[in-house]
Order: sequence, then structure tokens, then C-alpha cells
Amino acid sequence: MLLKKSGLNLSDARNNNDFQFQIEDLDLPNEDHSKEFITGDPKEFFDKFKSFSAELDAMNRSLDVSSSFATPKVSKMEACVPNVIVKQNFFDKQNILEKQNCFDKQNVIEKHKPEIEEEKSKPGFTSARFEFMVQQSKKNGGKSTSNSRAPLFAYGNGNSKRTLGGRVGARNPFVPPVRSNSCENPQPICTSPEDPEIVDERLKNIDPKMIELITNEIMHKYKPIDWSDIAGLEFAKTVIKEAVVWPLLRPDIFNGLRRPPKGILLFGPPGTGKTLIGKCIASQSKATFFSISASSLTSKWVGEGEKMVRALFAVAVVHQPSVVFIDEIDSLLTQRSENEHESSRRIKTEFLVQLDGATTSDEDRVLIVGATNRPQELDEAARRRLTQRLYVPLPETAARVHILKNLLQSVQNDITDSEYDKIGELTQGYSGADMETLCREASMEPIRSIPCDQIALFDIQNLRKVNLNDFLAAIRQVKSSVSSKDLQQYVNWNRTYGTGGDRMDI
Ligand SMILES: Nc1ncnc2c1ncn2[C@@H]1O[C@H](COP(=O)(O)OP(=O)(O)OP(=O)(O)O)[C@@H](O)[C@H]1O
Repeated sequence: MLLKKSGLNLSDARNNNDFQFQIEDLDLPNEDHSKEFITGDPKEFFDKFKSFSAELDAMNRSLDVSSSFATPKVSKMEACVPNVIVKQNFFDKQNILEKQNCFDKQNVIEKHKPEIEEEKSKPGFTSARFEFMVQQSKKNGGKSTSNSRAPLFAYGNGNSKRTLGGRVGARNPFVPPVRSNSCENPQPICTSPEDPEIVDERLKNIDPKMIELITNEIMHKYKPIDWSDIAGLEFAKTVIKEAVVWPLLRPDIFNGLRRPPKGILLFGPPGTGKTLIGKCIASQSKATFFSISASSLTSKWVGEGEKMVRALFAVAVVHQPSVVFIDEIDSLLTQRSENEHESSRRIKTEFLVQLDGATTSDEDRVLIVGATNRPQELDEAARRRLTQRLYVPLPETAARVHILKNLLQSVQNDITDSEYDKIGELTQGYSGADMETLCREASMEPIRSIPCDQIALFDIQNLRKVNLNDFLAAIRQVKSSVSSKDLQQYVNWNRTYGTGGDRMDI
């Protein structure tokens, strides 16, 4: 069974690219029928089916019509052929592949001659889209529009693939359902910020493969982050709201001198919430969020890196407002050196050119958020372009307590407020990530108190709550991951280059 073999049910198959074209054409009566009657190896069947369709199409054009779209009669025949194949299969209850003559065009023509003749002699029903295609075909001097946007209907006419409204690739042609003034000419690309899937002028010189790769980096699903989810970091949050989020929300106010920065840098020890801030910016500004690791741009695409950078900015513009979060940005924008590899130099140059806005306009709402644990390694040209450089320090005591309370919400515990404060004081120098590790460790303590031989059948209702002692035991295990020497480097760099770096209250 075709669908059974593929492991898909009919509705899954309808959402599956490989099946969309065929399922729609096969016009299956219902799922039960499809299970019962369609047999054979799907790939083999569809390969045959496609080449057969192409043959029919060629034959179709050789009949006395000006083009494959010119009359509804022949197209009707074209459209009915797959149904014929399937119906034969349905009604004969035979394996499609066994019925080799299904793919014999003469056989099909002979069998359907009366239908075809009848269709030729009377005007048939034509849909608005079909009429549109006929008009386009006439406009093209009767030539097939196989490479334009029309032939969704005539599967045998080109290589275009029919879909059932599934995901359309960034480069797939846009097919207007009706002729409209804005899309009258099928050649120019219709652009729409609301529907970036439509091919856009701004992507025309970009390799479609790269567009696809970058588009895949868009994070569609992440928990919405609120500013209150980020513990502490009040200064960074205030600057970001004012310089980044509000301008993304109200571009009409924030223009000219009030134009937002194109790039910001978040620097600080590991695990202090830089990524969290990036997500919060995207979440609060309702922007498209791209999360890209700089090392993936530099290592995976050796030799192609600068093209990827170009693709990244182009796709971000199409999907604007966008926030592009680049983790480990230092590895992309390291200081120049004599033994630097040519390809990394080219990537860096391209990135700086793009950040300068060479290919974007002032109105474009694309924000680059770079994060680094090694700000001192940044190239000075890059540093200058990342105009807001915000220090994301280790959390203060109050922030650590805030993180603890947030994390422990999902675990039964009997920790009092004063005990929270105590844990907060005992975890001086811990990063947010260290606090998370600490909570995990503490929450394991009640589990460890269950005898090994009872764990399989243990009733979770009897699990004791996490308490202060669990945290005291965990603190002995989990240590701070940031040394005071490292910390001093961040403080020094912040003093020299950071936004508000000479403030004493951060
Ligand atoms: N200020 C904070 N408020 C709430 N949670 C935090 C905070 N800082 C860190 N965390 C938590 O610690 C974990 C690590 O945070 P995140 O990934 O944002 O750190 P990072 O600074 O980007 O780290 P790295 O530099 O290693 O990439 C996350 O699970 C996050 O929820």
C-alpha cells in the first residue's frame, strides 16, 4: 500500500512535500480507499507517473491546439489522466505497478477518446485561474509558461511541483489566484513584507540554498520572554528598551538623529543572560529572531562565509523587523593579524560592510545583537560599529534570589524567604547558569533519598520537598564558573569601551 508503505496517513501525506503533488492529482476518494487500493512502491510509481505526465503533455501539445493551456478540453484530458490511472486501480483492485498499461499513453487516449472528442466539441468549465493561464499563454504567443508562475495546473508541462498550500520555498514563484493590477505582469516579483516567502528583489542575487539555510535559523518557537524574566541587569535592560525595543515598535518616532543603533554588543562572563536578553528583545519587539552562532558562519561555510553573511543580512531585511542574535561574535570579528586566513578576513570585511548599511537603508529595521565572552578580542572597526556595548555582569544577590525563585516554581519546596536570602548570600560569584545548575543539583537530593530498589515503583506523592539542606549540600558540589581574574578583565574593558562603563552602580 502506497501510503502504508510510506508510513504516512492521508492527512500527513497531504502535508508532505513529496506527496502533495501526487495526492492532489490522484484525487483520492477518501482515506479508507487509499489504504485499500493503492499498492506498490511509491517512488517507483511516482517516477513513472511523472514521466508519463510529461509524455502526455508533449502529446497534448502536438494535438490541434495552440498550446497546452489554450483549450480547456485538452487540459481536462490532461487532468483526468491521473484520475484514470487511479480509478482503474480503485475499481480493478489491482496493484498499480502491475498494470503497466496504465502508463501507456495510447491506451489512455484510446480508452478516453469519446470523452476527449466530446470535450473538444463543447466549451468546458474553466476556472478563473485557468482562464488567467490561458491569457498568459496567449500573451506569450502560445508558448507554455513552464518557467513562469502559471503552470501549477499543468503538472506535465514543466518541472514545477504542485502543493496543497504547504511550505513554499523562498524562491518558488508566486502564483496569483486572480489577475490583479499589482501582479499583472507575471515576471516582476511581488514583494510584501507580510509574506517574505514570496521571492523578493532583495534576494535576487543570493544563492537560494543559502537563503534556505538562513531562513532555517529563524527561531519560530521559543517561550515568550518578558523583561521581568531577566533577573537584575537593570541598566542593560533600560538601555535596550530605549535604544532598541521602542525604535523597533515605533520607527516613525525613532528616525533621523533618534535612529536606533544597527548593532549592539552584549559582553560579560558566560551564563549571565546574554542570550536571554537577545530573546527578550525579539519577543518584546515582535521581531523575527535569527539565532546564529558565529562559528557556524566561519567553520561550516569555509570559502562561502561572506556569501552567507550577505544572505543573512538580505534575509533579515526581507523578514524585518528582525533581530539577528550572533553568539560568539568575537570569533567572527577578531582583530586582524598577519597569519589570519584569507576567508575569515573576507567574512569580517563583508560583515562590517553590511553592518555599515551598505545594502540596507536607514528605514530597514534590522538589529544585530552580538554576544561575546571575549570582548577584548574584537576588531576595533567592529567595536566602533557595535555602538551600544553593554556589560552583562554576574547577578547581584537580589538577582540570584530572583533566579532561584523563578527556577524553583516548578519544584515542590519548603524554602522560606529568609532561606532564599541565605542561599543568595552563599552563592556570591555564581552566574545565572551556575544558579540553574545549583537548583538542578539541589532538586536531585530528595530523589537520592529514595532507596534504589524502590525507585521504579515509588509514588511521587511521597517525594519529600526540596529544602535548605539540599541547597547547602548542592553548594558544596557546584562552584562558581567564573574566576575573579576573568571578572576583572570584563570590568576593565567595560570601563574603557562599555556604554555607561564609568557608572558605579552596575
Ligand atoms: N539574569 C538572568 N535572569 C534569569 N535567568 C538567567 C539570568 N542569567 C542567566 N540566566 C539563566 O542562565 C542560563 C544561561 O543564560 P544565557 O544562555 O542567556 O547566558 P549567556 O550569557 O548567553 O551565556 P554564554 O555566554 O555562555 O552563551 C539560562 O537558562 C538563563 O535562563
